[in-house]
Amino acid sequence: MEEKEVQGAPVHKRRVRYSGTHPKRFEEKYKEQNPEKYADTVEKVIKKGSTPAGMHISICVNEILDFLDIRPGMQGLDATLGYGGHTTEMLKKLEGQGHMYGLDVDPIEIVKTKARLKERGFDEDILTVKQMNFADIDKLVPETGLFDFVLADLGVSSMQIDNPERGFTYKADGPLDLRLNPEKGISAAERLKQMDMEEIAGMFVENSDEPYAEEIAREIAKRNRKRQYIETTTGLKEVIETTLSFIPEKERKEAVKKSCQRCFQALRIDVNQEFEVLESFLTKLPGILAPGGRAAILTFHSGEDRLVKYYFKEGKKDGLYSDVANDVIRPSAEECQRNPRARSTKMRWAIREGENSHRN
Ligand SMILES: C[S@@+](CC[C@H](N)C(=O)[O-])C[C@H]1O[C@@H](n2cnc3c(N)ncnc32)[C@H](O)[C@@H]1O
Repeated sequence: MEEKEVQGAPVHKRRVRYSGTHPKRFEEKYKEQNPEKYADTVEKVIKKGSTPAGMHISICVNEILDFLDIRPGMQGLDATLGYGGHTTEMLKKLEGQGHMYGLDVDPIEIVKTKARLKERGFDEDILTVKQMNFADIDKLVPETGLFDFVLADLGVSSMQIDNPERGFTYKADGPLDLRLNPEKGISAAERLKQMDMEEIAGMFVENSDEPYAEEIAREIAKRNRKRQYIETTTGLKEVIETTLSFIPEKERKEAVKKSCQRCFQALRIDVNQEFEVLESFLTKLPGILAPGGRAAILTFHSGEDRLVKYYFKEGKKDGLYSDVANDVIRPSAEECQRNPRARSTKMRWAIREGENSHRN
């Protein structure tokens, strides 16, 4: 039934309809976005190996908890709060004694996560949530003191990827933004306008080893010259499709998909300066850990893992860490089946030199 406008009254905006059992668009998945209200729907989606819209499934939870060995009374830091899944599990280990700090650069999701955790009973007494880049962790210590355990689960959350407004995916139309903090810096669309062909190609190669970097960069630069700027996610996908049209048809779809994944990742790394902030974090990490303090880091591509491996190894050589992971820890096959987003995860750990007062 059509709703009539009553003079003077605000026009009632209808909620987007849930289109059957398999809604495709993010906005239509309102059942998944309300996990408390529609627990059945959420469980069904997880069982199918998907991540419900507006939610993030935490990776390697048991491996992280096993390693961090959290005891009541400890002070901990989750440098990448996200949905708050890991934080929730770590807080449970504190059994109400001690404190955790949760950081995230994302001003949009952090508000929702803070409210969600408060609803679960984790208020300011036990958890402090701060919008902050983990590159600045040293600034936290004068206020907080040192940490007995630290977790960093790098990259983006499913909520960020799934929201077309954030521009993280080529699978849905949206502005080509890709900033973790859209209030700072410039969007990926702006970055593409700024760079010349060589810079764009270099960015695709250095950040994601894109094999068609030159060809794609040439097409972007050509459009820039004609002022046909790439403003949207599907706009960039179309450029990649056009560039790769020389690939035989039966291989093209897969090639376009892979190049889209790599180019979006490269742009995300670029606009968020992900390598630079990770290096800053890794340099400062020993200085924020208490004696015997433990740190675990989850990475999602080889560039990140190389950095973590290097800084942990050097830290051990310099006597800052008493021990570091020799090999990466991977999520189990069962976890990868349950959550395909876990497939590329690698975990590394380090233990700060000295005795931890809570573990004696
Ligand atoms: C994979 S998610 C974390 C998910 C979380 N562990 C959970 O269980 O819900 C990564 C999060 O880190 C945040 N992030 C990425 N880089 C950051 C940085 N330099 N400083 C602070 N937060 C960052 C992202 O905004 C995102 O929310």
